[in-house]
Amino acid sequence: MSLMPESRLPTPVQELKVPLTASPYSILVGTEWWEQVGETIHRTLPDMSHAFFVVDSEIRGQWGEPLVKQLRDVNIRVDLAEVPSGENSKSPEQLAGLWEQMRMDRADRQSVVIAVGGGVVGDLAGFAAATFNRGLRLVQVPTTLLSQVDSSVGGKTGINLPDAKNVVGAFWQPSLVVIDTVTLNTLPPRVLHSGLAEVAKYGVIADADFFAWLEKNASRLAKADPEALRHAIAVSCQTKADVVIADERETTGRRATLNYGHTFGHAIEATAGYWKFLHGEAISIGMRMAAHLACSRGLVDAAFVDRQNALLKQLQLPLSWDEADPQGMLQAMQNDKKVSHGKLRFVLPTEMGHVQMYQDIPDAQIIEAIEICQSDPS
Ligand SMILES: NC(=O)c1ccc[n+]([C@@H]2O[C@H](COP(=O)([O-])OP(=O)(O)OC[C@H]3O[C@@H](n4cnc5c(N)ncnc54)[C@H](O)[C@@H]3O)[C@@H](O)[C@H]2O)c1
Ligand SMILES: O=C(O)C(=O)C[C@@H](O)[C@H](O)[C@H](O)COP(=O)(O)O
Ligand SMILES: [Zn+2]
Repeated sequence: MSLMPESRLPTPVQELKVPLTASPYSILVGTEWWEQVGETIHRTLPDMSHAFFVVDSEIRGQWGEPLVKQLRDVNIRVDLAEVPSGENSKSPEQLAGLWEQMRMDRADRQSVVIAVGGGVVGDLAGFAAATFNRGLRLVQVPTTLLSQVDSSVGGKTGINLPDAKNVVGAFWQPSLVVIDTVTLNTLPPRVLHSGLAEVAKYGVIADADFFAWLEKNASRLAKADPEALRHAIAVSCQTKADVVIADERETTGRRATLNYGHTFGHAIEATAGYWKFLHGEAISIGMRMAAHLACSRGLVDAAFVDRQNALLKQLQLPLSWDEADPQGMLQAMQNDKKVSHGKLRFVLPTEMGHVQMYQDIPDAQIIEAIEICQSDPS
């Protein structure tokens, strides 16, 4: 598949390429180009016979319907499935509902699934696309910061089971990712801040200079400054793409670096019941737990922990959960996909911009890291 010819892109739109051998695709990042998004999708996938939109219920009117109209205007057959907003929609029931609707709407191998929403819709619709008719093409149109910097790129799709996050899913790369930062204008501040946790993660795992840039620009980012956000999105997507190109299916350990803070974070989400914390909020607390664990093992010093805490705080993210249940979390961690031969493995920092995988960590140290994060840093 050829990538997008640059000359055909609306002018201020930046193209980042994800040159995976079997399925190369582009990430298009622009601002205020929503009215051209439908045409761009059509041009990129000219043999699309049918667009099956999967849209978050909160944004159907504002962001979903205009795209539907754009594709109908170029004579594409369009159907739309609305998914209730919230993490609980990443469920077997919602997935089965999408399969059934795709069947009734006669989706076939020339259909394209277009996910419009945050990471919940992207992961759910992506898994439906991966599985219906053994695989339909997928376009990700992420509308939250978190989905623009992370979930729309890299092909992880899936759903949750009641006590286990993302445990059923597939690697299924999109054919195109379309980002318009204009959608961030309608985002509640809490949801914006949640996305900033994954942005901070890229600094810690891969790019000390980017971490320093985030420290300088934290208040602009937290206040949704468009220029700062656009830079953060472009750097984040490029960092994630580089990791995914190196280790698409998380086999060498490189991709697992993107899981920094997630062994703790997913256990927080599962034990809290998927409604208390947004994903990025749980990851923020999870990153603090991971930094404490690294510190207690002598991998980083207390100054590292303080520095990471300070950034997360400036980004308006939570750093503690007073009800964190160490035993419950330890149990939930057994569902982590990094578990190998029954042993937990943690991604831990060794210096700013660098992380490594560690195992054989005593439960007592894990519990201590959780207990420290039952209260805010002093
Ligand atoms: N596949 C991956 O690689 C990957 C990476 C990171 C996170 N995730 C997953 O992504 C999910 C979190 O994604 P999220 O943070 O986008 O959450 P989300 O999809 O639940 O969206 C958050 C909230 O924002 C609302 N919303 C979406 N777009 C909006 C807009 N433009 N304006 C106003 N409101 C809007 C939604 O209705 C929802 O209430 C989690 O399930 C997480 O596990 C997946
Ligand atoms: O893309 C990846 O790889 C990631 O780990 C990105 C994470 O931010 C994301 O939350 C992912 O869904 C977690 O993956 P999982 O394999 O631990 O479910
Ligand atoms: Zn994540």
